[in-house]
Amino acid sequence: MSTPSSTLPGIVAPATPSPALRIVPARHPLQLAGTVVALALILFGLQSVLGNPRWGWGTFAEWFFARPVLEGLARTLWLTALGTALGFGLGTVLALARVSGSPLLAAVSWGYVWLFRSIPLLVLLLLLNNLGYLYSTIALGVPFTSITLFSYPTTQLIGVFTAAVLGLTLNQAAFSAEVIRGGILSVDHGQYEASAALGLPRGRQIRRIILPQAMRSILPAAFNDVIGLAKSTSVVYVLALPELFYTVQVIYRRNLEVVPLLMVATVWYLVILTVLSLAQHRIERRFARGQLQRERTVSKLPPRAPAAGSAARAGSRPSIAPVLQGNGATVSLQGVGKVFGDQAVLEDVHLEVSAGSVTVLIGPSGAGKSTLLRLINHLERADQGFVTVGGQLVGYRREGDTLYELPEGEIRRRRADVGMVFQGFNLFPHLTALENIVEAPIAVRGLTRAHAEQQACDLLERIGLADKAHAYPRELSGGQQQRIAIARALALQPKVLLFDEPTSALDPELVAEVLSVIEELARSGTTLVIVTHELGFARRVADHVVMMDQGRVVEQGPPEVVFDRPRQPRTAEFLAKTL
Ligand SMILES: Nc1ncnc2c1ncn2[C@@H]1O[C@H](COP(=O)(O)OP(=O)(O)OP(=O)(O)O)[C@@H](O)[C@H]1O
Repeated sequence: MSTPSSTLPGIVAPATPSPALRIVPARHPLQLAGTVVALALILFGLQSVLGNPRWGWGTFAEWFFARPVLEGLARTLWLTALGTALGFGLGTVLALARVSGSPLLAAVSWGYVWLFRSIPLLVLLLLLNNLGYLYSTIALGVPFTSITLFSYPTTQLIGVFTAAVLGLTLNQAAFSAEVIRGGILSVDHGQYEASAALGLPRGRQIRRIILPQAMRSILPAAFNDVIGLAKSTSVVYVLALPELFYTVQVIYRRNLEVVPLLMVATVWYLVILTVLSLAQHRIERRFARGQLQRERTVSKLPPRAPAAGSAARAGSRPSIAPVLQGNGATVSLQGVGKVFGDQAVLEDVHLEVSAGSVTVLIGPSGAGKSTLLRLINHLERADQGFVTVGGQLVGYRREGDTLYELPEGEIRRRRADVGMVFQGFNLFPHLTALENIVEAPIAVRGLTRAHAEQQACDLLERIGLADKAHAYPRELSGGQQQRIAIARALALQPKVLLFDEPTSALDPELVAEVLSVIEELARSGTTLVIVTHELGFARRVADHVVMMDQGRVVEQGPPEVVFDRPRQPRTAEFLAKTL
């Protein structure tokens, strides 16, 4: 019988089994010393608090649940709740005013925040409590006329409680406006563009896409503010309003047990803040969807396709092209011009794209290709000329020689016929692949969730990502994300599909998997307009190539002409440098 050491030549047989080795972790003497000191401090603290009879824990226990204290606590909670709700309500309005395009609204919002952040809360509360001295009545009427709609004595309208709520609200709104504005600004611009390009209604864009992402940066600061507010309610004692702190003051002035009663208030504040901190933790987790590390979710979809990528390569998945049902539309640009500041980005562009064709825009960086593409779905407004899709004006209604800009709802409805795939994917990071795809069909096309999900599953299978339905974007490779973005655009069955450098954010290895999906879509019947620097792909896929430079169309024609026999020296020069 052969021993393990006498096996095949060239293979080193394992020696005798190594003995089990004892592992001794490295020592951290400083950490140990710190732990000992911390423990000692905790013990000293406990002994001094529990062992010192002057803390008066008996009196503390006697008053902790006393009726006046609980009534004061209820008032504190009520003030906190009202200050939070009204303060954040007003703060949201102020934040929206600040980021709105209106200079007047932005200035008013800025002025409010400047004023109310500067005035100490104590001063504000006292001013509001003395409003009756300044204005004996509060009236509402038409300015510069004698018409009065409403008039009431100030002291009756603004009592102590109302003054406290008003003061806390006005103060809170100034701080929360900045917190909310910070949250709004923290959401990537691409998210606004992607939700607009999908034609999502404004309210849904904010509720489903923007707010959940803004909340991630709003929440920590907002909870800081709410905790600050809960403690600031103690300031209203200056109005002799019997909230928690004022109540314990009244009691200890009578029985002279100052410390035990201050501890009653302190422990109740600790309870309130602990509850708020727990709530913060739970709510933050809820809004961190798609950001947290998590166990890989196993798709609940039927295992109809093999693993991602392998299916795409093997060509065993059903083609994606039939999804589009061949309903392409023409695109026409007539004398289109676009100016940013004093820079003319597009000048007198004329372009005719026939229905179902593939048009590829090429040209050097800054030529205006992306701007042209964005004019087709009205993400940018043309300053001159106009764009039509399927013979219908984009963004405007024409009467004689005048173009009237359409209401936003109408622009959105028409936009749903023009899908767009962005360079940076712009997937919604807090939604899974499946949720990204079904969002617009449900909101814009009115599909039921079940129908939209069925359609999304079909699309996922066709792009070879059936097993990624429940993955969040950050759990996918760049190429997979871009394929999901393509599926999301396709789910609306657009008549025109715009691709803005769909592969330029991808590693070279991932480019092919995205280009193969686009190639399948070519000649599916839908009109494709593609901006790309992938000239080999352009030559393969295009019916029509448009060379742009400095905001103008330099040359256009079939690929074999533009690529092989360019008529313009600028085209030849660009191709020589690029190919
Ligand atoms: N929102 C904007 N504000 C100001 N200038 C802009 C804006 N968008 C684009 N531009 C400018 O317009 C010009 C054309 O930009 P565009 O993105 O259309 O070029 P492009 O041909 O797509 O370039 P690239 O291939 O590098 O993406 C550039 O000079 C750019 O700086």
